[in-house]
Amino acid sequence: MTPITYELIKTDKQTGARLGRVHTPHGSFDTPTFMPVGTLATVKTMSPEELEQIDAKIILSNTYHLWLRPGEEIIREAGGLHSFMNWKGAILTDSGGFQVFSLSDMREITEEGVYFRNHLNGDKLFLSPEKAMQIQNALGSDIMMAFDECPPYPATYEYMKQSVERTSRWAERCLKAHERPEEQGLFGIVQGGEFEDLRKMSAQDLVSLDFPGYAVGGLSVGEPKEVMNRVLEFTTPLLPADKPRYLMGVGSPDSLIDGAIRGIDMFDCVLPTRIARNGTCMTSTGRLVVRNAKYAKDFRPIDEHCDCHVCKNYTRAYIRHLIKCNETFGFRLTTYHNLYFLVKLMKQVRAAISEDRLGDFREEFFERYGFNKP
Ligand SMILES: CNc1nc2c(CCc3ccc(C(F)(F)F)cc3)c3[nH]c(N)nc(=O)c3cc2[nH]1
Ligand SMILES: [Zn+2]
Repeated sequence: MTPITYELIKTDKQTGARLGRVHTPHGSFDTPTFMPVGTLATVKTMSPEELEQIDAKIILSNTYHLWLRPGEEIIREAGGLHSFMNWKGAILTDSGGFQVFSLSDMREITEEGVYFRNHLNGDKLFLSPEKAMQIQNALGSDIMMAFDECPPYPATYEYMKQSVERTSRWAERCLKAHERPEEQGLFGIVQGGEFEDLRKMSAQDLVSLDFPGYAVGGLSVGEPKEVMNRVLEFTTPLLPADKPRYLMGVGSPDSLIDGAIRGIDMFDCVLPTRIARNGTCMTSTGRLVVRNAKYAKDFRPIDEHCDCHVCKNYTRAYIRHLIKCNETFGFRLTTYHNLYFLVKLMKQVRAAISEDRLGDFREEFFERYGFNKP
């Protein structure tokens, strides 16, 4: 029935990492993978052709943002998000709940849904499981996310318990409102904060609803990395081994590796595109802030170990000059390189899993990149 299927190819003998493949109506992708963020129907400064060049197979977009601008009816009339933005690969859309909490100041949560103000013009708005499904249906994404509440960190046990129970009821309402289950997959989102019994309750509720895939939500909201890792250690085993697992909002290179080790298959991160726009690049020996004066006459590539188009044709001095002059081409160069860096990192992670050495790879990468020891 669902168009989203997962193939578990093998598990790393050194860690809990999995090598897999996800099949969607717009192509398949190997996992673990990271998904570039394309909030407003574009991965900022990148063309679809460039995303194909760097081997990106799936991108993210957002119910909340596209509902506000340009409105889901325009995208529906365009034939869906794929034709609107001329992207031939897969698209995953978030359900908007998280964005309401992180963007809108005035909001009220009820059993029905969430009342809030449009962060652009202050209008009163209402988003519910049914509305979120209607918007994602218009967008035509390959993978939709259930409408959930991502509680703030920290939250009391009582608040978290109420929230998890409501998120489970909302997940059921999403399934009922799902108009084209044979064309679009719908993932449930596990909540429960740092409380093991609530994570178990949330996972059991959602697994009993038999979604084609699951996300671990409620993380990367300010909790220490150790808390995230502990939550993953007792949450991913509760999820079916034959379905994809998406850790929402993660993240930095070290978190991608640590999430993969704990059984996560899919990640989203705003990092590569966001830091690129302030002239920060990811390199194999850590971050490089190319706008620093010390690179004014540095005619080496961003990363001497990188074989991307940018590192083969442009220098730090030139990119620094463009960024200092706020030239768009400068942001395109740093973004292209950062995305290429993360796509390559995930290829290295998959290669390490296939050779049962992801634990060793983590050591080498952390040492070279400069992450502190666990
Ligand atoms: C940054 N930390 C974080 N991000 C989180 C997100 C957003 C993920 C997302 C989706 C789409 C985009 C888009 F820009 F590409 F559109 C950007 C980011 C969550 N989303 C939901 N639904 N539940 C969660 O519990 C949750 C927890 C999250 N922690
Ligand atoms: Zn490069």
